[in-house]
Amino acid sequence: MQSFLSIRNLGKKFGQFTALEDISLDIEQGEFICFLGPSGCGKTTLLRMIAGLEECQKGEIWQDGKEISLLPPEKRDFGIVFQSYALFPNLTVYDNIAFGLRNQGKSQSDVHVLVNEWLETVGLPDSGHKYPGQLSGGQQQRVALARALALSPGLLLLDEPLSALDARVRVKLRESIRSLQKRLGITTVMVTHDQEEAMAMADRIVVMNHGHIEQVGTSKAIYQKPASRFVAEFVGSMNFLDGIVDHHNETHVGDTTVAVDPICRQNDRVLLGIRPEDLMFGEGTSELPVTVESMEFQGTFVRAECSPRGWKSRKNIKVDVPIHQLSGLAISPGSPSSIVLQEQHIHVFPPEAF
Ligand SMILES: Nc1ncnc2c1ncn2[C@@H]1O[C@H](COP(=O)(O)OP(=O)(O)OP(=O)(O)O)[C@@H](O)[C@H]1O
Repeated sequence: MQSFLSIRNLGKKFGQFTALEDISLDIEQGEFICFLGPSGCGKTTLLRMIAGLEECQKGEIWQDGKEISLLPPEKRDFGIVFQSYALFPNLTVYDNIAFGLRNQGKSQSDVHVLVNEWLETVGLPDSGHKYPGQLSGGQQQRVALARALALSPGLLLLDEPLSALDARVRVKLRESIRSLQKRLGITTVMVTHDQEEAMAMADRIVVMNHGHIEQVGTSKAIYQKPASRFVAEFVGSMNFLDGIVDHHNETHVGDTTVAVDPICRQNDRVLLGIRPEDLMFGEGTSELPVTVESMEFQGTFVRAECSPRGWKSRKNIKVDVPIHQLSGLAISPGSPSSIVLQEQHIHVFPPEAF
């Protein structure tokens, strides 16, 4: 069966600069998808191409069984919310939401019913008479959302809608958006550079870098099975250690033998990744002697920065210790200890990761 939104071999250049290279992606009806990546990776450009706000130079976009690649924005079926609230400042909240409905030719009474329903839905039932300037940033984004959704689009596009808001409002609004999206079942694509936001909201995350897709997957898959060094570093935190593979196919980190399958070795080298929360202080097989350099309180855990003992070059390894386990461990800055590299937590990266 065909996906609701299908992006096929999309490319985009600005002059000589390639902003998007051969992007292909299928999005199912009702999914919440996040485009996640660092500044300049092309996520906004991709969203704007889906909206028809950027010209499609190469490839195709299909929505609901129709090719839309060359259609102007007004002929496409989407609602959009931008980072800057983009409400009409001289119109009341009521009129902002009513604007598109009136343009659709709806009767005055239908408009009235719909606007009031949407004001209720976004939690602003008594704000219809206010002007955007009289609302907080979070409230203005709720109005922008109501305005976009009131037209019953087939697709909702969100371009960093939460970035301009303070942390508390952001978390609250992301929960409201997600539950509203689920209730309506509307296919949604959101651009964000905030990994926590993407992980909390998305059914699937599309991790982008330099105009291409690095990985597509659920939050869990992206976090637990990062497909590349870039994804591993961009989503969460990851320690990287160089491994040397001997002629028995055994991998060593310094003098420590690590039980991993060096599937993607390059000559005698392999790159190993391990998350700070997957490292433990203690003894066991695959034990690496370290010196604790510093410890930082982070609320639910302490992040210890350690350096391996006896290595020629300096290396910082982060170890996260849950706060309730700390008292049982005799560690403090300057103290010698050891960490255990457990096979099941080690990610082995392909040769191009070097
Ligand atoms: N109209 C344009 N003309 C020239 N270059 C552009 C234009 N629009 C975007 N770019 C370039 O294309 C690249 C991708 O831009 P885009 O806005 O898609 O990135 P982004 O991932 O959304 O980043 P950010 O989070 O900073 O918005 C950037 O290097 C940007 O400078």
